[in-house]
Amino acid sequence: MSGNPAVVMRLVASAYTVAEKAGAIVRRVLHSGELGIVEKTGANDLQTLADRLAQQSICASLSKRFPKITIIGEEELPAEEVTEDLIENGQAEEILQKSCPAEYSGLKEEELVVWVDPLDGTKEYTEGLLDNVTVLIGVAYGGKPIAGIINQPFYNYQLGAGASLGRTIWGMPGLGAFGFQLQEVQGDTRIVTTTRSHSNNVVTDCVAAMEPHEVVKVGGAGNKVIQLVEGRASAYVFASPGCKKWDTCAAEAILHAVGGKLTDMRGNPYRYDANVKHMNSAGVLATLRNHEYYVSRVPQSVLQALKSD
Ligand SMILES: Nc1ncnc2c1ncn2[C@@H]1O[C@H](COP(=O)(O)O)[C@@H](O)[C@H]1OP(=O)(O)O
Ligand SMILES: [Mg+2]
Ligand SMILES: [Mg+2]
Ligand SMILES: [Mg+2]
Repeated sequence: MSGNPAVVMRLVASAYTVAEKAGAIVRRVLHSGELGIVEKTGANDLQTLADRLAQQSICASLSKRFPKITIIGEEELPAEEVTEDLIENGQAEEILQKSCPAEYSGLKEEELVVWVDPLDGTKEYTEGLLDNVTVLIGVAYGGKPIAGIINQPFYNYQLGAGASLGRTIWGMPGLGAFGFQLQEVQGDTRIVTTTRSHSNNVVTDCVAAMEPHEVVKVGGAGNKVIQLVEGRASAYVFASPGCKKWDTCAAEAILHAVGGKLTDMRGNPYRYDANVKHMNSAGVLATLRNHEYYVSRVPQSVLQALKSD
């Protein structure tokens, strides 16, 4: 390692510990029993105390250390002083030890955009489907995702009391992906993962058009991308608006790091510049392999129902 790590490596090393802290907050709020649920646009668009505190913790911790970075979080929160106990100052040593891919080594703070989903899978969190929940921190440069950190606060929760809960996955295209064992669905089996709480006829028509051997309905965008990289699904298909840039940035970076793709339903990439529209209006299609097959199966009627981004 050089004596002075690149800005982006310092950011990822901080984001790793910040995501772990956010994961601990998400667990603590659940165990307190007081979720503080607020409906945003409706019953399937919720915010809890955990979403609020985790976002405050992530944004305040990162902007304290990297004041010139643009940070965009999902939740609209009143600007107020964040209490000291929410600030995380740590950095993951093992990330600082890695050498930065040459193309990112000269990037400056002010060129980076961080997309924060403090709690992805809020609906499932309120229903006790705890392994669907993730904390997502994505880093973009020049409109492209260049690093992603995913904390899964309740990983291992089915093992019962005494199990050590939670894990953090991270990756950078050109460097690799860490914190999990990359696996693929065996053979030509098509296992499609899709929404369980934001479905409609267009969504289900599109899944059927993929001619899946199996459909896995689980919550969360981060969780569905974990299904792809751990060999439990071959494609994530969501032919609907609803996912936003903070849902996909971190996951897309990790997918790219292992040769996968995340696009809209036409196969076009999304951009993650600071000024882009937040909604992924033309849907989400993500795969580890054979992306073109899934793009080619999307019916015209589905494309007509979705606006271009
Ligand atoms: N219609 C919607 N309204 C609000 N959030 C949505 C909608 N559709 C998708 N999302 C966001 O994308 C994630 C993945 O969607 P799904 O689980 O339906 O596949 C959801 O957990 C939610 O993120 P969040 O929980 O962070 O609000
Ligand atoms: Mg939400
Ligand atoms: Mg989300
Ligand atoms: Mg969220």
